[in-house]
Amino acid sequence: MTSTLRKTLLKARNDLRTAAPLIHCITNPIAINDCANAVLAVGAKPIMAEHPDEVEAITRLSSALGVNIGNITDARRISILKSAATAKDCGIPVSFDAVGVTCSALRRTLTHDLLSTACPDILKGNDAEIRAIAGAHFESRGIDVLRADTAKTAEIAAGLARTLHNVVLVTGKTDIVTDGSRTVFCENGVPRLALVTGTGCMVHALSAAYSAVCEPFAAALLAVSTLGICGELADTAGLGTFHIHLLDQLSTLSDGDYDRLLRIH
Ligand SMILES: Nc1ncnc2c1ncn2[C@@H]1O[C@H](COP(=O)(O)OP(=O)(O)OP(=O)(O)O)[C@@H](O)[C@H]1O
Ligand SMILES: Cc1ncsc1CCO
Repeated sequence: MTSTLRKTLLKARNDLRTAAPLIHCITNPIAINDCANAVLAVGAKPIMAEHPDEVEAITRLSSALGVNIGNITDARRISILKSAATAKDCGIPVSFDAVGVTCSALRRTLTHDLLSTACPDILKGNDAEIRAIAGAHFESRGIDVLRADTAKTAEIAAGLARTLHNVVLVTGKTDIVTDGSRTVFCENGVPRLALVTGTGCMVHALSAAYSAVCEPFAAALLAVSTLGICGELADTAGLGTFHIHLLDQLSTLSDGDYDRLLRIH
């Protein structure tokens, strides 16, 4: 399976650079600049728009939509639902990052409304966020995971993907991508990726970008493996330079290095 998958991933990397599709992102202000730069670095064109009066028009112009609930405002809550509904109507792929869904009723309600009215093609979260959405036991502190159990979470994520008929992406030390019948684990990444805020949001923005040129399963896997590999290559002492090097690596990663460093099973 993995050799066919590798070819699909390499083709999608090239297709994104060739097509340079417009990607509409509604995300949080903590990560918005990093998400836009990550999308640009891999060859797509980001548009970060969140006013409720314009988001439907922006989504219609775009080839994919990414929505993130990391920092909800009244405007963003309305816009996320409006844009996702528009994207579904127009056949535009939707990715959703359930940041902090463990933390409040507001986030749970928005997630529930989104999943029931305009279910995303890719649902992304960390171990605790995906467990919370599935109604399973989780251990978290704020937006962070306290304890992850990859094998058990993979089963929970696969069940969720079957229920939602979509792809579920779980980030962490070992990342999980599942559509309910296929589950792939990605071992790329370094622990310090969790020490720079917004790296999960960047993975999500990349999954939205790649979903413009390939199936959601490949898009999610490509996104998370790319950021993980770039984290491995961004070999610096401090977190500030690591952050900058991460973007450097995203913009310079070759197909050869991607293929050589990809660790999936
Ligand atoms: N311990 C680890 N070892 C290797 N890679 C890791 C580790 N923790 C996180 N990563 C990688 O860091 C990236 C972000 O994943 P993480 O689970 O931290 O996202 P997140 O919790 O949504 O982050 P944020 O909320 O800051 O955006 C992924 O590419 C993941 O593979
Ligand atoms: C720190 C933080 N708080 C809400 S969203 C966010 C960015 C990482 O998700």
